[in-house]
Amino acid sequence: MLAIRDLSKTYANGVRALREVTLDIPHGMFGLLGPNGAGKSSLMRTIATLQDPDRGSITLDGQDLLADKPATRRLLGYLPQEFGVYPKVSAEAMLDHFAVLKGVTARSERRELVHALLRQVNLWDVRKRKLGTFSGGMRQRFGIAQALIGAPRLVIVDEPTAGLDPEERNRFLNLLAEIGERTVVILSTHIVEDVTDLCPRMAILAQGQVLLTGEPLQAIASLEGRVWRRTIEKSELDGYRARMTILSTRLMAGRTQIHVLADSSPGEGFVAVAPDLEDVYFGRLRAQATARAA
Ligand SMILES: Nc1ncnc2c1ncn2[C@@H]1O[C@H](COP(=O)(O)OP(=O)(O)OP(=O)(O)O)[C@@H](O)[C@H]1O
Repeated sequence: MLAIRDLSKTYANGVRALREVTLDIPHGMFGLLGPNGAGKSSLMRTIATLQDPDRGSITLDGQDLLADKPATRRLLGYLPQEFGVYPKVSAEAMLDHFAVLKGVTARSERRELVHALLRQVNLWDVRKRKLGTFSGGMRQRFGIAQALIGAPRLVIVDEPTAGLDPEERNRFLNLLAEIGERTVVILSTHIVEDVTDLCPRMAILAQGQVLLTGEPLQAIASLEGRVWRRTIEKSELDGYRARMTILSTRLMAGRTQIHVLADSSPGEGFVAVAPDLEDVYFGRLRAQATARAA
């Protein structure tokens, strides 16, 4: 298990990116959900030992990850948010190069490893193609292949599904789920559905703080009977906002559908709906924003 304790980081410009973050992350897929600027990448980079926290500790099955960075990097696979590749190099050649960098020096062992990884991420047929010709989804699957070199015990993927079409996203998430059967996988994302579809455990991070951690299904169950839906005109929205706790708004055929949090029906025209993770997420973000404004 990955144990993060009281991790804090303030950048030189005064931004407090992480505020005493404490999380227990067991084997399997763990979703780290938060809006832009929440601190997800700061946390991922800190776990990947690419930047130091001001305070706090990170251990994996008791091993201090911050103490010996080269050792940590050997047990870790990382797919960063911005993953650059050489566009003119083939997938196979680039993966081979990454394997050399990770210390797989024996040629035949490396060949076997590269071939196995290309098959695992379903890029075998396109292994000779230049990376510059790859679609977004193919590039991300290539990114996972490089992250898996060295059979990491911990895999970190930072916002991997942004910009993927539904089919590519599905394929990518299935691949992650497979990997999650063997290791700790942390999926950082601002897409709620990624977590709903994939992660038995999760945390919500906003403004550097953990707002919630646990099982998505349990968090959803805690809102049972308290989420109400109504379709309104856009012009009415401000009035509703002033009177009710609006969790989310969504355009539906040109009109606005709102989800409201209330212990009993908030009024005429509202119907009770089964809560989902988006309701949990927006509810928590809203509660934090309200607490901060008070
Ligand atoms: N190197 C840095 N120096 C100063 N401020 C930074 C630095 N990196 C990030 N920040 C700030 O820290 C906060 C958290 O950023 P971070 O990138 O960790 O968030 P995020 O949740 O990953 O968001 P995004 O999805 O937009 O990347 C933001 O306010 C960001 O502007």
